[in-house]
Amino acid sequence: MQSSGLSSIWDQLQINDWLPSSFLVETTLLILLIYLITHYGLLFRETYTKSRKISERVGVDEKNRHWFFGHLKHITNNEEGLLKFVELAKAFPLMVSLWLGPALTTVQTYHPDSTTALLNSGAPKNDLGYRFIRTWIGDGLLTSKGKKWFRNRRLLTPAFHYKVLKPYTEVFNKNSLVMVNKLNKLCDQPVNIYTHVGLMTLDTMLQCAMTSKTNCQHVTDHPYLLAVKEISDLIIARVRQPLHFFDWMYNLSAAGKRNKEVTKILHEHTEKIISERKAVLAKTANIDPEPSDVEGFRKTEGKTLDFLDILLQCKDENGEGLSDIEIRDEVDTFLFAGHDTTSSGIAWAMFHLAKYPQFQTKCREELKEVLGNKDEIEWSDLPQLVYLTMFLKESMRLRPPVYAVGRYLEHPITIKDKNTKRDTVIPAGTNVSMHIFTLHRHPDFWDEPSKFDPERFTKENIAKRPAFAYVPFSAGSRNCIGQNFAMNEMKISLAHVIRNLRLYIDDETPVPKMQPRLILQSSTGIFVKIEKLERQ
Ligand code: HEM
Repeated sequence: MQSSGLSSIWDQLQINDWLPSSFLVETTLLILLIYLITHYGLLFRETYTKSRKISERVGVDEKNRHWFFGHLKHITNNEEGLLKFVELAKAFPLMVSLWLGPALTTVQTYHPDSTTALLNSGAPKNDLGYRFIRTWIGDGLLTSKGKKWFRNRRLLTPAFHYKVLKPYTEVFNKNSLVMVNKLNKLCDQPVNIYTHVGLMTLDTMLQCAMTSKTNCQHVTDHPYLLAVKEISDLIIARVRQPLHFFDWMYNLSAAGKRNKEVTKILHEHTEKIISERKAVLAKTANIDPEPSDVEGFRKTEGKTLDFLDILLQCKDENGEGLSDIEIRDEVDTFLFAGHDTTSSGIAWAMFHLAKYPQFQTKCREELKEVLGNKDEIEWSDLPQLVYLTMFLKESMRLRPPVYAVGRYLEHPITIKDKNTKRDTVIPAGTNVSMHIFTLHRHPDFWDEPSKFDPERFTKENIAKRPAFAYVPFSAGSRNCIGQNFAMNEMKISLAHVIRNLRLYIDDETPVPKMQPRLILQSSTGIFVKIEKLERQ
């Protein structure tokens, strides 16, 4: 029988001679399997042994540790999960080791002694929480480390000089009044204030970072605004999907592809503003260099300095400034770090105002005394708002917008237990977190920790506590660079709300449940009811 054309070619090629024998294939696969099992087995044993040692030194809640899932079942992404940490602090007052699966641990610190050691060590951020925001904010101040962080922190410090911050009071006043006017129209019904506050703080951040002409509180479908909101949702969704921790898997997924598209919109928007501003600066440099209040920086087209002006003009000791990508990363970092945090702070404070009418009245009385009948809050009024500041601090004690921060130890740290006089060394290579939420409710430093009481923040009472017992803006060299900006913005917004509206809750108002997302939010929305006040 004559063979077909194809099979004769096949015969001629004698392809079977080229293929390895099944014996060879099976042996290779077996060797590969043995290699993988040995490699991962050894890695597992090494990680497990190290984790075991850390747990023995630091303390571990063995009763609730599953042999495979570790404590994962207990670290839930809700209010109960947060409060479990507070319970743990009763049994393990200094710190505790948590198992994230069968072999890996992380150490949680929530006592002033352990957090002081951690924050003073200068350890860089870990990869557990910060990796996913890098696609948007790149290697900005929040995520960078080592020499790069050190140089850029020095370069960016002038952006938070009081002479730069002072003119922002105008932006804070204007945007707060827009929000108050919107809320005025929503009287006597449960209102989810988080949405309204979020739009206001985003607008404020865009206007202070790059004098953007946005009007987010009314025009809510601006493509950039939508992209900022979408990227936050995408990042949170990624944190919740363990398979998406692997970059290659995430990049292949629909969410990963969308993340790329949205990031592109965000980057292009910032890059466009940067190049336009650069062009203006270059033009005015030769014609009319207009100095500003801040030495070494000049205004662009007569407007007040914004963060972008500082980023474009700052120079290190070698006369070198930031590259375009660095500027973009820093602008995006300010947006990310500066809008959701303040909206969480303001929204929870508004909830506390509604929940505790006696403190709301006290704040209102102080505002009347300090401001009289003037409409705007001025820079010089801010230090006089003593009670409002105490109220806000207490609000951020119980609902800290940033409820935890993470570090990776490149060098060992020693935690000294003053009670037992025992030193505990946490080895290099460990992931350690500071759980701010628990620190702020630690029973050794706060009487009746869950009671809301602004008097905890009188000068005398603050002096009785260790400095690191209250750190909503973290502490040490990597503390929040924007904390004065944030405090001013929050105080001005709350002052306008309190002067113009009475906030209250009744049986029909849904009770908000805390939810630890990237920032402390609420799984149910933050609802209050509003009554319009006539200002006397
Ligand atoms: C209530 C509002 C705010 C809170 C509670 C807050 C809290 C914090 C905390 C806890 C950290 C340390 C993060 C870590 O260690 O991973 C931090 C860092 C940072 N914050 Fe804020 N923040 C607020 C507002 C702002 C604002 C308005 C800006 C910018 C205008 C800002 C910019 C930054 C930056 C750039 C860092 C990184 C600093 C560095 O590592 O050198 N924050 N913030």
